[in-house]
Amino acid sequence: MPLSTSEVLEAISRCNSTGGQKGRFWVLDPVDGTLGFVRGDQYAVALALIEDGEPVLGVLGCPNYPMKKEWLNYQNGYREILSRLTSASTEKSWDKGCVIYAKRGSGRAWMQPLVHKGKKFVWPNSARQIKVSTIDNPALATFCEPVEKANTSHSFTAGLAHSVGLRNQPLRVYSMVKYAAIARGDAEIMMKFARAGYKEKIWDHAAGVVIIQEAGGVVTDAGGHPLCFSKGMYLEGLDRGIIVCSGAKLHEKIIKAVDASWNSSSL
Ligand SMILES: Nc1ncnc2c1ncn2[C@@H]1O[C@H](COP(=O)(O)OS(=O)(=O)O)[C@@H](OP(=O)(O)O)[C@H]1O
Ligand SMILES: [Mg+2]
Repeated sequence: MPLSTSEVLEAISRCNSTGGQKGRFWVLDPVDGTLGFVRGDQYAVALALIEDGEPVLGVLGCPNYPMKKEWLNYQNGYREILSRLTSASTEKSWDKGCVIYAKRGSGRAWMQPLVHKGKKFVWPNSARQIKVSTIDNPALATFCEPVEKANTSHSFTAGLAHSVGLRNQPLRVYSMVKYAAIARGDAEIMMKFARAGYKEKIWDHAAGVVIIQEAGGVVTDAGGHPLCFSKGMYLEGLDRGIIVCSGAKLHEKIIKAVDASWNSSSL
């Protein structure tokens, strides 16, 4: 029997799972990328099911994901772009928003647009399968990273990008929309190197990890190890940072570059 709205809210508020290596629990980030949300920019609603310490289902709602990937770049100016576009034509021509989801082991990830040609889609389903990009040449790849300097080191990732031959400007996008962009093939790499003392939370990554893997990509820490979702609310034991790539070749290059430049960094 479906739960009522108040029962759903009560279940969310209970938040009484301590995680662990056995059993199942849901992980929800109701608004991931809080700054993006308040600025009218990118944000995500992220839900994952963890089973025996592994994310087995991931759903990412990205209400502001633009129809054209180039518009992802307009962080902070997003609201202005949106209002210019909508005043220049009709509101209906601004198609944005999608829900992306994947089940572990299925080898498939899906993208359901929220609006198409002015019509709101009824769930389910006009979903189409998505796959990571086939670009494996760093010179052609685009990397994503957090917008906020406090959440990663832009100078470290700039050095890394240069050392592997990445020529494109970084795509700075709030929230797990970065995972969505890679799963959709709109970018190839994501790097996040939180400053010392910050511990990554499982709800900021669980849904993204299963979606990327099923779309054909790779997610590890900077040591090349899988992220660990079995130790409670934090990604315990994380080696330096998080690396997401559309393929193994790019991944290997980034991991090597991190090793080469880590000791000389101030992180
Ligand atoms: N200091 C610091 N370092 C690293 N990470 C931090 C830090 N502070 C917060 N957070 C968490 O990161 C989430 C936002 O990360 P993003 O990659 O989306 O960063 S950014 O908003 O694009 O700058 C953000 O998620 P939300 O709180 O859901 O927005 C936080 O969980
Ligand atoms: Mg979050």
